[in-house]
Amino acid sequence: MNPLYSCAEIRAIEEAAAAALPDGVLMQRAGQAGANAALDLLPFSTAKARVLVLAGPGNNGGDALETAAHLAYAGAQVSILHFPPQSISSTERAVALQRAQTSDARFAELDLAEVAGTDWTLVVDGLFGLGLQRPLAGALRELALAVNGLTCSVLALDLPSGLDADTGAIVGPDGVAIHATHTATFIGNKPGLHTCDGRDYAGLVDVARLDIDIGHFAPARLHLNDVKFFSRHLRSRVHNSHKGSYGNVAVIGGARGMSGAPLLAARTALNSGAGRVYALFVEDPLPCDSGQPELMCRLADDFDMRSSTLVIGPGLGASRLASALLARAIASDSALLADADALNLLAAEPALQAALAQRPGGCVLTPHPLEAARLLGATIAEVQSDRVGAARKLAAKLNANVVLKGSGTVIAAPNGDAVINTTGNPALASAGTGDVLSGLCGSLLAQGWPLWEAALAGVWLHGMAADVLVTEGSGPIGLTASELVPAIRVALNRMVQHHGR
Ligand SMILES: NC(=O)C1=CN([C@@H]2O[C@H](COP(=O)(O)OP(=O)(O)OC[C@H]3O[C@@H](n4cnc5c(N)ncnc54)[C@H](O)[C@@H]3O)[C@@H](O)[C@H]2O)[C@@H](O)CC1
Ligand SMILES: Nc1ncnc2c1ncn2[C@@H]1O[C@H](COP(=O)(O)OP(=O)(O)O)[C@@H](O)[C@H]1O
Ligand SMILES: [K+]
Repeated sequence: MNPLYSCAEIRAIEEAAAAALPDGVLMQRAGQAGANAALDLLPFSTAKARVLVLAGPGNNGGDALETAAHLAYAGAQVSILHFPPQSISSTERAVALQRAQTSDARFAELDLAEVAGTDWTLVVDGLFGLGLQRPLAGALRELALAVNGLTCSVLALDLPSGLDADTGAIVGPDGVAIHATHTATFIGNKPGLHTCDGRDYAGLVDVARLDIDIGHFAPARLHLNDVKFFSRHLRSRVHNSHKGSYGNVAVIGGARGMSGAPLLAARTALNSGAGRVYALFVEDPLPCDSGQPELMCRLADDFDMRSSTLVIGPGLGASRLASALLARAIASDSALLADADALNLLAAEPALQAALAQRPGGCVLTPHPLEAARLLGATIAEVQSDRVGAARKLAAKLNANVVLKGSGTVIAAPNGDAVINTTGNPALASAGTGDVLSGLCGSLLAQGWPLWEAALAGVWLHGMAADVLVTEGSGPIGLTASELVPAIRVALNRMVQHHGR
């Protein structure tokens, strides 16, 4: 189910597969797959298409030369910008070069004004794939910037040149990458296409397995999120049920001046199916939430934490009282999700971290990159330069199911399993959407979902709600966290209708 492979894993699969095949077959298959993907992007009258193919010095360039030859034979007007290898290249790359040279494709000189000034139908990026070792510099950097200024489709072969296939970060310092609209990736899907800068730079990703025998693929520890991972917990409601059947959620937060955050989380918990929801305040509880009077607003200190699933952190603040509440929540047997200020308190108090790590039932943590960085004693840049690695590290350190938020949210379990989410969009980049996510995950926990599946489903539904709202025109600009709440309710009910038992 949507496995993702590291560079090292892809190289091992490729090596094993190549050993069982005649020389050059994999590059030929990659070139054919690239050409098929390109043809899908060209008009029916291929002869009118002007295609610029960038062929780098390694095997990614070999794939591009094969692709160029196929497109020329299909009748397209193909121009190749060829960057020959500095030393002897692979035999298959030399064969690919010959094939391109004997086709009608034109080998052009690098002329940035021509790149920028031609009305290309498509650019095929075969500069670099898995072998990128340093940032694009000099003429290659200028070429990438010129391509990024074009308005036509850009098809990346294997991955957009300049991007790190494992992490989705642009290889730097001060790096650039080709901004593709489509990526035909070879052998297996790669995490870097789906998180950090990957979602922006890879565009639509299609995997060409190159007919490699399935036996060469070891089981993956990293996947793209999929409804199949959690659908067995989607339950239709039985008639003979009542509010006690669907669990209690207590959202603990709301220090002075920050009452909105727990209300957003609590409203989401209620609207995504929890039977009873409490909004608990560190101090000065609101008498009620007039926008959602079903919520029970209380002082946190008086609350019996054993009775509910606990969502602690939204607007919690950093007071001694807040810290004491977090310690009580950690010590309780209740299902626990810690977010926002609870994560900052944890980062500042190693004793709380130790207590959390020893919780028999585990927990869910939902840090954004800054909160994750504080918990790891790292910088945001370090977290973002390897989001999957950072989420796994935190999950192992705190025995937690970690949701590292952001574009391509990473969910990691203490055992090292990890998933990258595919729903969601920049409409979510506004205050309060994280509170909505914590309330949603808490609600699923209260309804009996296990921690891992609640995190996967919560992140999926949260992103799906934002995707639907954007399709309807309510975003990405100006979408508010409150608007997600009814959209999540619809998404969850639809999902239960389709997949529920
Ligand atoms: N060998 C094969 O049969 C197959 C190869 N494949 C392709 O091969 C690619 C990997 O090939 P390679 O290992 O040759 O790697 P690349 O083609 O990605 O690049 C490696 C070359 O680029 C140079 N280089 C790296 N970074 C540079 C930079 N910033 N500036 C200038 N030069 C730089 C290296 O010195 C080396 O010559 C995959 O991504 C994939 O596209 C796959 O299609 C599967 C089949
Ligand atoms: N550009 C983006 N693309 C996809 N999801 C995003 C983007 N920006 C933010 N999000 C999501 O929005 C939520 C923001 O959470 P957070 O940063 O905690 O906000 P807040 O603390 O204001 O509630 C997370 O679920 C995050 O993954
Ligand atoms: K490429």
